[in-house]
Amino acid sequence: MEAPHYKFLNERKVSLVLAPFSGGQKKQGVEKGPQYMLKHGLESNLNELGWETKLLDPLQGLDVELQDDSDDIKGSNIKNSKSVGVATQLIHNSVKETLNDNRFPLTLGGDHSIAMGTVSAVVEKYPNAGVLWIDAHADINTVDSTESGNLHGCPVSFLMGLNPEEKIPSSLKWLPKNLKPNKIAYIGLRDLDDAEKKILKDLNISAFSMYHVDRYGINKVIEMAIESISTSENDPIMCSYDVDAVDPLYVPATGTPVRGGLTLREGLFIVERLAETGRLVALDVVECNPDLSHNDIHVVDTISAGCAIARCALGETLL
Ligand SMILES: NC(=[NH2+])NCCC[C@H](N)C(=O)O
Ligand SMILES: [Mn+2]
Ligand SMILES: [Mn+2]
Repeated sequence: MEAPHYKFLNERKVSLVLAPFSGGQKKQGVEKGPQYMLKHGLESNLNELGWETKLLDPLQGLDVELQDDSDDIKGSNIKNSKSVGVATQLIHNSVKETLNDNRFPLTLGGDHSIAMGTVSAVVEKYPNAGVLWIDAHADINTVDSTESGNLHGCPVSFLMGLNPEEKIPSSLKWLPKNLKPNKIAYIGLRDLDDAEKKILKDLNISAFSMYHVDRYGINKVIEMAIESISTSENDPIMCSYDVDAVDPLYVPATGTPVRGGLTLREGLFIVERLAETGRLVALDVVECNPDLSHNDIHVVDTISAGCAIARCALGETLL
């Protein structure tokens, strides 16, 4: 197979946008994801694949541990909205700059709240972009529906503008609500809150659960998912990849593991296929939490899966 042709890039240049942020949920350790992936050799591996790399560290100097609830809306249980708002805006700006430089943004999380920054930047740059959200969860809870109050369970509702204006914390007011319901498709779902099921149904959002993966096979599912978010044949595609989509057998060190997930091969096949289309313009890899493990093997398994997702999206297995 020939090396993939990334239609939206002149050259193979990638920026690794580090997003060591954990404020979208309550478990410490997910902020260590980017450093662990770098230590695993991700950057030099991408160089070996022919990518020129650059590191961006937009949260540098920001005290992301700071628990400041001054922006939280009274009467809602949303937690930590101040730091989520500040961090996601910085990440948004880095991704925007990367796209404007004709580079591929590979954002390393961090928890999934950071996708508010990445997805909004990609859709701003490419208004016809479609998003593939690979996850056990739909992350589409609203300020009103969230039971946990964790913003990593809510990024899609903010991106779509599903929250009433008066319920949007002031630090998140900057966020453009530019994601349309027909421009996102999910793969890997298996743990949805009732309110989320209703939103997906009401908005007719394309959602492929593990049932669909078993029923049709991953190859058919990815084709259906791409088709469902494409208004024309060559629309750009962004992939926001929560590693908990993959079964905890392969990815144990993550904050909200759910059994019965994708095999590692299915998980990698998704991004291999996206690389092959040449339409992939951005990728997030989120929710690797090296602190949530019982032994070192769990950490290595999780980090190496996260790195493999990134390498496959950037063409490794198609070379
Ligand atoms: N990015 C994630 N891992 N999200 C898990 C979300 C779990 C749950 N639905 C919540 O809203 O709290
Ligand atoms: Mn998840
Ligand atoms: Mn997620």
